[in-house]
Amino acid sequence: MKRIGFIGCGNMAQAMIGGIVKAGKYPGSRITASDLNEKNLAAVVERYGIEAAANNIQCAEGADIVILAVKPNLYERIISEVRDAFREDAIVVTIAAGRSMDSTEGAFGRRIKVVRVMPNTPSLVGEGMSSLCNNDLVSEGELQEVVEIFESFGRTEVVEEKLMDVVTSVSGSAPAYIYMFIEAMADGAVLDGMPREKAYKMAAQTVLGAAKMVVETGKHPGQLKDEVCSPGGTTIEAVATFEEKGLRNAVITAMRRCTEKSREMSRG
Ligand SMILES: NC(=O)C1=CN([C@@H]2O[C@H](COP(=O)(O)OP(=O)(O)OC[C@H]3O[C@@H](n4cnc5c(N)ncnc54)[C@H](OP(=O)(O)O)[C@@H]3O)[C@@H](O)[C@H]2O)C=CC1
Ligand SMILES: O=C(O)[C@@H]1CCC=N1
Repeated sequence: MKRIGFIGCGNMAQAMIGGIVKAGKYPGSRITASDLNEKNLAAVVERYGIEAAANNIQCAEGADIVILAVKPNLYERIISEVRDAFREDAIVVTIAAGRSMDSTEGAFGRRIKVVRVMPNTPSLVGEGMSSLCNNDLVSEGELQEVVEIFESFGRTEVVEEKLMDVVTSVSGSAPAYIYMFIEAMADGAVLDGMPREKAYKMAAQTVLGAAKMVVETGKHPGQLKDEVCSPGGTTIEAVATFEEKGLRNAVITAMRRCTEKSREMSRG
């Protein structure tokens, strides 16, 4: 069984480690992580039974698949620190927004197997959405191995690299928009007298159920919406108000900004 190394053990790495271990795909003993924040790392080791590396170099040396889970602006520094520790046939997996595979190879200063992935934090509860692309050194079998890691805690898509900026907008960053929507729904319910905890539960379960309807029935979201809107009823009042307030336009405009930001980050 391969060893997976995480360099950086913050929000996204913890969501992935939690997802992998809970799925039973890899035991904690096959996962190593390094992080500057020792307290943080010790808590993850304690929670998931993974191994702590003394530093980033040790983490890279022992791993077959090394996931770089630090902020994009640290990539150059971390890669120059660990590049000589990488095993010849190791695969580097990048999850940073706006970080092209070419720029990763450039930082290594040599050809290296790269898989670029954009995951999201619902990985922690087994409902992640991760999109992947790979460079020409990665074989079909190696890509499949990486896909299987990400599939153990959610759904995956293999996409062309040029789609990675919009992937960031539609799934990487998107949980934040949904949390805002849930929070806003709960605020609306609290305004009309609902206790807040109940409001969060009702709003979140409704988002979960509606998403499951789209995924499992295969029906168009517009049709599912129509099935809720009784003629002259309550729902169409809310739908008409959302249109009046420009919900659809706000979502599209915000997502274009997000995609553009990812493109800007790619340009450096
Ligand atoms: N959060 C998300 O929803 C998603 C994030 N991503 C990508 O994941 C990457 C990580 O993001 P995220 O998890 O949110 O960030 P975090 O800041 O939560 O995690 C990064 C971790 O790396 C640590 N770190 C900083 N410097 C070093 C170093 N020199 N060596 C080792 N560890 C170090 C940080 O410690 P300290 O806190 O002490 O600085 C922190 O624990 C980013 O590239 C981001 O684009 C991708 C998809 C979704
Ligand atoms: O906000 C960010 O830049 C990262 C990338 C996708 C989600 N979080």
